[in-house]
Amino acid sequence: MRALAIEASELTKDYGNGRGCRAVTIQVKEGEAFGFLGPNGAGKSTFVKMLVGLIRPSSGSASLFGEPIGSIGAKRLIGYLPELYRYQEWLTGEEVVRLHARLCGVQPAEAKRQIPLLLEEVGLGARGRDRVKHYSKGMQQRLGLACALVNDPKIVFLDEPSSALDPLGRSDVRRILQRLKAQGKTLFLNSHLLEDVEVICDRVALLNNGHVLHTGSVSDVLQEKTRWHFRVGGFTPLLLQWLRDATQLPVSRVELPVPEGSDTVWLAAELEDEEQAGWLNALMIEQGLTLYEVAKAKTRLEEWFVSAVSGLSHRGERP
Ligand SMILES: Nc1ncnc2c1ncn2[C@@H]1O[C@H](COP(=O)(O)OP(=O)(O)OP(=O)(O)O)[C@@H](O)[C@H]1O
Repeated sequence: MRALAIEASELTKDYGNGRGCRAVTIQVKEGEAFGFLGPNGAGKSTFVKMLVGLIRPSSGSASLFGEPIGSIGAKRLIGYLPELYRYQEWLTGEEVVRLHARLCGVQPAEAKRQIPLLLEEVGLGARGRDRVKHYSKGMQQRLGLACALVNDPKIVFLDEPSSALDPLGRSDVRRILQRLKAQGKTLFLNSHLLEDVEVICDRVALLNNGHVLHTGSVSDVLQEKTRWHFRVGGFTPLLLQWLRDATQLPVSRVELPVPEGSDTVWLAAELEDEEQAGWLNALMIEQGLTLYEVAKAKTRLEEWFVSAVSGLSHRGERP
């Protein structure tokens, strides 16, 4: 039987202040793209740092393709883009990637062939000879991605890979990750950019206060009901009650912006599918409401995330 790409059992890091990661048990198969989500301070980076061997767990165990985390065997398989990256600013981009290649034991001839291709792929083809001190934050993040891929890793850990990037850069990273996935690489992605997670990942885990709250496939999560918004004119509370009784759906009034001077209001409902939305539209019109706008909540994974963690206490950066 083939070993799992990641097998973590009750993996725990206690920083001594009650924070960190608690008893995280997850399994990731080879070739899977796995999204690790959670509010600020949930413990996502801590978990990744344990897997890549940067910090020692307090308890529990984990392996990468059967190799215990922290071992040379496991480290050889890894590509890692840390959340907080900083590269030697007196070197050129090309030299930084070459240094990483040497540290990973890539043969010089192979490195010479690969590095220009990698720099091209991450969008630094024309800037490889510039010193890092002249790079923007986004360029440094692109450089980090090149470093993470220089040893042709089996598994790539990406901690917020697009945090410094503009929309163009984000779309480049998305394309690179999709290519890696098509090549059969295993991807482990920590990201707050849920639209990217939705496109790239097969499965996700949701972490809060160091604990896994939920693990599931992205398609299952997205099949859950979706929130629809309807901007209507002619609204009365009586009509809302009528709609609730007639449809048995929890239709509610929500405070969303309406055009200036408009006396319209927004109604919202969690619906199964478009059919149900159409039915609700028809009933509204039948009851004399005027329908001005219908909007489906944009990022469904985001909705799921927000509803899963809202109401729970979490140790995020916000008070
Ligand atoms: N070296 C450390 N010593 C003590 N506490 C730490 C240390 N590193 C992280 N923590 C705490 O552990 C918790 C988890 O931090 P971590 O960086 O893993 O969260 P995260 O989910 O990656 O957050 P973010 O989304 O903001 O990057 C936080 O409360 C953080 O303050």
